[in-house]
Amino acid sequence: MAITVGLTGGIASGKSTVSAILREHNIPVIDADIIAREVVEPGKEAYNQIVKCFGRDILLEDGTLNRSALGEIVFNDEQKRQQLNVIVHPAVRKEMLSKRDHYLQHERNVILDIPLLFESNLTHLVDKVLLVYVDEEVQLKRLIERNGFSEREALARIKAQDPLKDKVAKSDGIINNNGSKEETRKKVTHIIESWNLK
Ligand SMILES: CC(C)(COP(=O)(O)OP(=O)(O)OC[C@H]1O[C@@H](n2cnc3c(N)ncnc32)[C@H](O)[C@@H]1O)[C@@H](O)C(=O)NCCC(=O)NCCS
Ligand SMILES: Nc1ncnc2c1ncn2[C@@H]1O[C@H](COP(=O)(O)OP(=O)(O)OP(=O)(O)O)[C@@H](O)[C@H]1O
Repeated sequence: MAITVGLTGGIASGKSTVSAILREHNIPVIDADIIAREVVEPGKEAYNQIVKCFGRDILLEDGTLNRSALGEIVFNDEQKRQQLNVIVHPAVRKEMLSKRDHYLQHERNVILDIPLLFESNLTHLVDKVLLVYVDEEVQLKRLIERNGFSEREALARIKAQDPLKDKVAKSDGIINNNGSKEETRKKVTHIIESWNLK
């Protein structure tokens, strides 16, 4: 029987690194971050609502979202973040489920890569949860290096999510990604085998 796995973690914990390894094994991954970008393209319903709610200051000259300007607002104001979530999340969920149903028709195991799986209470959508875990110091360092954020900007984003350590007990499998990418690859391969995902 095909199963749906929820892949989660925190910002910059290594979900994309893990999902790339899963894809190399031909296991389909549906990425909430990618869908969240598609549903806010100009002309889409969520885009129109964002402009109505946040004004035209969060747009670039070509009319697309200025993601860093919008990020600066929502990661420093919980109420504004909730407003954005209410606009974007339903469209993301709808698109993810439609893609999942497509894969399940062909009886394939499928991975839903959802950063906010626990925060948005979406665990009922998946059969098992796989958590990518890192210590907060490692998370902070990798986030600063990857995005070129200041420490303040990086911490604001980390604090917008539940602490990773609180997600450990709620998950069925943990990939500890504090070590090297090679070590992580071995752990992911082990999960693929023990969960019979291929
Ligand atoms: C605020 C936005 C424009 C910033 O864009 P930016 O390109 O800088 O970041 P990106 O979208 O690549 O997200 C990076 C990471 O930030 C974290 N994150 C994003 N949105 C949120 C949020 N609303 N709450 C908590 N963490 C979030 C996730 O871990 C995500 O993987 C963008 O993140 C957004 O539209 N967020 C709302 C939609 C959302 O919740 N997406 C997350 C998955 S559905
Ligand atoms: N084991 C590792 N060792 C060193 N660097 C790593 C390791 N795993 C991931 N990284 C780096 O850390 C950063 C974050 O990893 P990745 O993009 O996979 O995280 P993510 O959880 O998908 O992030 P987000 O959800 O915020 O997009 C990247 O720059 C990545 O190359």
